[in-house]
Amino acid sequence: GIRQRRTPSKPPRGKGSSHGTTTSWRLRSFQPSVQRILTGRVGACLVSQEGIILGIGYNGFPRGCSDDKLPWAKKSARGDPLETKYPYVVHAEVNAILNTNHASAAGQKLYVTMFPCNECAKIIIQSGVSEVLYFVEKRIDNSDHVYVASHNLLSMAGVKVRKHQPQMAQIPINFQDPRV
Ligand SMILES: Nc1ccn([C@H]2C[C@H](O)[C@@H](COP(=O)(O)O)O2)c(=O)n1
Repeated sequence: GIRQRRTPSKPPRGKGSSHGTTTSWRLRSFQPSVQRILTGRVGACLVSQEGIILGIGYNGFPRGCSDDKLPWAKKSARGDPLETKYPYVVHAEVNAILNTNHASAAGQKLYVTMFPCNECAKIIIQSGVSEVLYFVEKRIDNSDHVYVASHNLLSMAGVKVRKHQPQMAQIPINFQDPRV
């Protein structure tokens, strides 16, 4: 299965003390697939208790809102939040729930590559999802109120939360013609 290297609590000597440098060092200590998730690519899949896929989603701008017109930046040089992606992006979990081909998400399981934020937790709860299985938790310590609130809400609402341990390190896709 996929083994996630534990992030040591301190960077090695000489790796910089600024927040940014420490954060990049922390990122580099994860394996590449985990680094990609931590740098903004998130996917979610709503699955029935029997394991049937009911809906999938990834983080992106709402329908009709063009990638060419909206920013995909994490930071704005001018400090303007409207020049970043954050106020515009629909999170992967919300897209998976809204994209479901089933009458309701109630009682279903939601797999997500990154632990849900508090806003997604509210939607997960209100839609009746009964279990969240996440791959990576971005929260590095307890100081990020968004993820602490999310944990609190999901726990209060009785939504089961579990870290997913994939049984395979990768799923190769073969585009060769099977008849060849
Ligand atoms: N559970 C989550 C967490 C985050 N997202 C989205 C929101 C952003 O588009 C991106 C994370 O960006 P970063 O904080 O790395 O700059 O992922 C999500 O869809 N679901």
